[in-house]
Amino acid sequence: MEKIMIKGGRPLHGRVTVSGAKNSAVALIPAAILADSPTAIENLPQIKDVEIFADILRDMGASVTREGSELQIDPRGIRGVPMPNGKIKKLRASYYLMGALLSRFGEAVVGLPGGCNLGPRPIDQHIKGFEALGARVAHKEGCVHVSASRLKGARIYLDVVSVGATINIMLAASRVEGVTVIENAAKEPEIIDVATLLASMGARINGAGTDVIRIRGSRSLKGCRHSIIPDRIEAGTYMIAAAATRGDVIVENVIPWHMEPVSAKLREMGVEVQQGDESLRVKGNGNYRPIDIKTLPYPGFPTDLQQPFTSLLTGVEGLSLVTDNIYSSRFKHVDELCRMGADIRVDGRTAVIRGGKSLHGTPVRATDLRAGAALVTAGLMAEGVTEIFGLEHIDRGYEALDDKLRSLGAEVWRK
Ligand SMILES: CC(=O)N[C@H]1[C@@H](OP(=O)(O)OP(=O)(O)OC[C@H]2O[C@@H](n3ccc(=O)[nH]c3=O)[C@H](O)[C@@H]2O)O[C@H](CO)[C@@H](O)[C@@H]1O
Ligand SMILES: C=C(OP(=O)(O)O)C(=O)O
Repeated sequence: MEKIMIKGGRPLHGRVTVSGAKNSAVALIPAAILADSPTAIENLPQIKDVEIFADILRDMGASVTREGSELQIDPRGIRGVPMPNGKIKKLRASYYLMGALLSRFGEAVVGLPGGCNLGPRPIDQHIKGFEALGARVAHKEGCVHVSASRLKGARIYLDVVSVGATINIMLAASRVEGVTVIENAAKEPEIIDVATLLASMGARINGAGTDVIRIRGSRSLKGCRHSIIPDRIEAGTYMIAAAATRGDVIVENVIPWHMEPVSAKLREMGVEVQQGDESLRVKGNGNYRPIDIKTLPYPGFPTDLQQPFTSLLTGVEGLSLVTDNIYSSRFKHVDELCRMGADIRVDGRTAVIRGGKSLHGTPVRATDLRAGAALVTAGLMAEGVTEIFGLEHIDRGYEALDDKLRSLGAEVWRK
């Protein structure tokens, strides 16, 4: 079984370039189904979730070709076939096929999605949105069946701020004539990215990035060319790793404003973060203060980064608290960190970290994508060699993680 090996204890130094955002890419690929002509997506990350999604579209009859970091999707051969299981179970974002196929073919049969196991990941708000647009929704044998003879614009208030539901409703509404209004929408940068693509295709979308989004759809959407925004979670992972190893790293190809929740917390604990136009320089030192983190929808601190941040805080003398308000069970990395010598107790939604203990290299297993990022961060901090299993999770979402870390001076290799 392949594993990542890290000989820790070396400060990271140098420059690293961030790839396109995973959480945009996995929504933009199904969005290409909505157009009547080909779409080109640039700055695509080379990660497993993207490969699987491209294959899903091929299985449905689309022509999908990749050249470097550009993906060409010609959706003209797509058939609205049922997808009860198989590849769609390998990623959470396959639920975007519900909105895209409903909009394009008036029906969709999609098995309940996979992705990281972070505790319950309900889709009731997606379904509430489809129903408001006029669709019938039924659950049969682990699949969601969505169908409509005619969709119409509607006003939809989301009971919880959900990135997935906001995007899925935008996809479903983009070919619907009339106005759809999503209230209490999520405001993540990836939502603006999807709205930008849909607008380039011909939908009229106002308010993406605020909590009220208005969509005036169009029966005929045209393919377009779109460049994906930088991955703020990948960028944050390198910022955290730089601070954790007391290194000095320039993280390039970022939108610094997207990183503000992370930069603010790093500065609060005593890390120097310098802002460039499209880069951030993170300079670590030996004088950090413990801090508390609470994850919240954007622009709050992202749930996806609380796991690697927890590893960083194990190296900070004193008591830090990390509370995940988005996912109740996103703490599966904690047992593994404790095996490496950390002192962390999970109390409900909060990890209580008594920092300052030194970590030592141990065989550990990543149980989900960002647990993997947490263990890699811990491996970089630890004395000795850390062996990380469960690479299939890490490869879902990080392009060339080991190559990028090696270019920063880390001793990392696959075995
Ligand atoms: C708001 C938030 O931080 N979203 C994060 C979440 O998005 P992801 O799209 O996975 O999750 P959502 O934003 O949809 O869900 C946010 C919260 O709403 C709940 N929920 C969601 C949909 C629904 O129909 N019903 C419902 O109750 C979820 O259980 C969760 O507690 O994880 C992604 C991957 O880790 C991150 O990139 C997103 O930034
Ligand atoms: C949990 C994540 O991914 P997914 O929602 O695709 O499982 C993530 O990106 O951190």
